[in-house]
Amino acid sequence: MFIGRESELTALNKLYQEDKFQFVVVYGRRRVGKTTLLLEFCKEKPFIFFVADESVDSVSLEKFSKEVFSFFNLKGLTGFNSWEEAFLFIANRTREERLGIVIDEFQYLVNANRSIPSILQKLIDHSLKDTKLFLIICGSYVSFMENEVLGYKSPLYGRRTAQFEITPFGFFDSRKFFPEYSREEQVNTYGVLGGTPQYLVTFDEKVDVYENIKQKILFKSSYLNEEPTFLLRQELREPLIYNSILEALAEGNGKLNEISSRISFDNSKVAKYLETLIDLKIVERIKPEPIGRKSRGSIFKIKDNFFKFWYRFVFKNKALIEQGLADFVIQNKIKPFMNEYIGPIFEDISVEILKKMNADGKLPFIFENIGKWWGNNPIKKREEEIDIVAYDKKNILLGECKWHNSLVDMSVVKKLMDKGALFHFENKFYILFSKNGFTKETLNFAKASNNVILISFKDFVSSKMKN
Ligand SMILES: Nc1ncnc2c1ncn2[C@@H]1O[C@H](COP(=O)(O)OP(=O)(O)OP(=O)(O)O)[C@@H](O)[C@H]1O
Repeated sequence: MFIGRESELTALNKLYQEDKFQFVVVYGRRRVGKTTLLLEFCKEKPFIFFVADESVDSVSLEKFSKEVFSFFNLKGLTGFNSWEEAFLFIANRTREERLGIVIDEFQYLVNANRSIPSILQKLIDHSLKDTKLFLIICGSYVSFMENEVLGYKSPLYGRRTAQFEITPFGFFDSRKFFPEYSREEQVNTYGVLGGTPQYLVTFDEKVDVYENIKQKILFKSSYLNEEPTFLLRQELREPLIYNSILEALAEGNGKLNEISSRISFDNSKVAKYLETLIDLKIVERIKPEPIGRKSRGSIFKIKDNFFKFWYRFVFKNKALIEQGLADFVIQNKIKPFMNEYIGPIFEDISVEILKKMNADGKLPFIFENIGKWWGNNPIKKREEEIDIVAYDKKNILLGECKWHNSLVDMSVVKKLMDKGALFHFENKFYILFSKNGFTKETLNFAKASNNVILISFKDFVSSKMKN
């Protein structure tokens, strides 16, 4: 079953209907669903789908030739002598007729022949631009695609007519992989696996999340057991230091000096490693929104939930897992910490909900910016943090998210409203997201006020999706 990606498919189809030459670049982390998206898009369209591999250039060209000949039903031909010849042949065939070509895993072609980008550039400028070819190149080494295909130093710079970075699913698409799970199980699963489809398809709804964790992550020969280190080894030369940084981040050390002192490394060195992890889209740097009093520097956070889960619970408990104590790890090292672990993930889900409400015009104003805020509270003389701030020039919405089983009471609302005093906006609104709902007093207070919004996750998101 194909899930989500509606906006990408709509945009691709719109380009396809333009009936002129298009050069589309699709990129994104491994396993994120690029090939599946392109296969869905190409369905029932005339497309040659070529997946490059780590062959030498001449073998790749031979394989490509075979795909082209087979598409045009040409038998007995030996293959093109060069990429130029192959694309000139295609140019001739696409002067009047639409044809799509996908070159998947483009990075392998370039690794084997560094001149491929400039060959393509010349072909686009001299022949392909006047054809009806719909050329898609797709790659999973994000930094390679961003620098050597999209970057201004690349010969292909400026030739593309569209680009799509395919990112992991958010919560609301991820939960569609588990329509039979309860809403809490869907959140837990999203917290464990994140939105990478290849990971999402590994869990089996017939058993609960913890059994899945045991079978699909902790079990030694399972696919996900070593996935993060496997991916790091593919992209980086020194995975050991990266492992330590990611472990420190997973423990909740977000500031540069916290990470450096946790692993006893120089700030400057750690900063460099963090940059690489940011390039790989594994880590993100978050800055407080520039509102209110000047806030302190950035914090770093593991972007991908699976990496977060793995470094927090698997990497840390490796010795126990290797002794065959997976059940012990689940009962004592994972289950009791799950609600606390999901806390920040619930903030991300709440941001998703807010963005949706904003797009649907369901908020008191349409915000232009959204993020987090932390900084000094001069009234209380302490560091203050706000889970979500969403604002435009005149209005601000302050948000607090609570992922625990008890009902959220007035003390939480009051605390959040106190923080409102830190900002100078014409209108201030407050929104609270709660896992299980609110006390009666809080509900009555919100009803009587015109600037407090309450979102009970349990009412906002239906439980079993098939109901
Ligand atoms: N939109 C989707 N709906 C349902 N399942 C999906 C979707 N996208 C991906 N998947 C599942 O995830 C798996 C991995 O996706 P896919 O091979 O498309 O990723 P990729 O980004 O091309 O990976 P790589 O770069 O490693 O080749 C697919 O085999 C499929 O099972």
